[in-house]
Amino acid sequence: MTQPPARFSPSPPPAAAPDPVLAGYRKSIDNIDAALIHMLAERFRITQAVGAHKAAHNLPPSDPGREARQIERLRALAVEAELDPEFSEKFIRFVIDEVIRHHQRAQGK
Ligand SMILES: C=C(O[C@@H]1C=C(C(=O)O)C=C[C@H]1O)C(=O)O
Repeated sequence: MTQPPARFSPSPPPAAAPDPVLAGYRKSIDNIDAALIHMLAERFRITQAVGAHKAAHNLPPSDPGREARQIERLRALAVEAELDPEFSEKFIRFVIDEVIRHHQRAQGK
């Protein structure tokens, strides 16, 4: 027999019992995430100035040599810090690619 369509969404799962250890970890994660956002905002603020400078002086939006040196440096730092260097490369590549898009846009490309 087919069921009639449900009229109400299923009730949410019951609230978990308070876990102060997990809450403490999450407080720290929230602080770190906030710091990451602030650091990224500062990075994009300065790369925006770089983009304006490049546009004003007709410089290319990307600099593959500089990128390769940054990636190598950050991979080495990641190993030292016990962070996966592949992850560190993917992360900085993602950020740099976004910056390059901004620089291209600043030059109407
Ligand atoms: C910021 C620059 O422009 C681009 C973006 C980079 C970055 O986000 O680190 C690095 C090199 C360039 O491809 C730059 O040339 O320094």
